[in-house]
Amino acid sequence: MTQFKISPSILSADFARLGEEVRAVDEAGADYIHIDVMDNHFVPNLTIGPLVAAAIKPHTQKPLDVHLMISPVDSIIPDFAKAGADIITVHPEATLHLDRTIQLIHSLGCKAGVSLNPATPLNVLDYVLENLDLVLVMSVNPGFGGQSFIEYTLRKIEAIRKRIEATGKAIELEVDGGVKVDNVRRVADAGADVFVAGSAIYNTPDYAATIAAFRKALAG
Ligand SMILES: O=C(CO)[C@@H](O)[C@H](O)COP(=O)(O)O
Ligand SMILES: [Fe+2]
Repeated sequence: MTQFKISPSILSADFARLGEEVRAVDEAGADYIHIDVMDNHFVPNLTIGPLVAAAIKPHTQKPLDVHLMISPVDSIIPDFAKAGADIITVHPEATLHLDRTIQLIHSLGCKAGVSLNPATPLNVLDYVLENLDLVLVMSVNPGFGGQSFIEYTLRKIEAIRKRIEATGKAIELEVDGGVKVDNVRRVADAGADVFVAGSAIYNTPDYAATIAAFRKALAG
């Protein structure tokens, strides 16, 4: 039976109370803490850097799932590893040498992920998939929380699930953007096993009840 994981995105948290907001989703049953790092270059928004990731780290025992939307990306990766990132995910468009970037992440003792934008073709995974710990499918265009799920990404999730099965390796398939209680079952049916949810969790009054609703939808 698939072990589903919920990774609340702190992008929709109250940044003035970030430590408290991280503890709250941890205690509410989060499996990972998803940290969206944006540079106003690769994506049209600007969020947080390694100093803030390091400040978050003592507030949770859950793995920090760091999604880097930064270009170029390599030079900042060691700072996120030092800050306590457990999983570091990059976009292939943000590095000239994807294999080198994956090797760099592993050399720092972190798990490595590659994220595909909605329109990014699957062939970037052809030679690197078996070296990855995680594939992150963007189901919105990256840059903002609270956008609507792009339906055609379900086909992409299905195709990547098949490729992962063919490797025989335990590579996680994470989906990020517009994931809600009322669509998470379809995303899981397409083959995802890790679900990022920002606004769907942080914009509700009771995080534990919302995460429980996600798990109920996944169990049904
Ligand atoms: O990486 C991103 C956006 O670029 C995401 O992690 C969002 O933060 C998800 O937010 P919701 O769509 O769940 O509100
Ligand atoms: Fe993200």
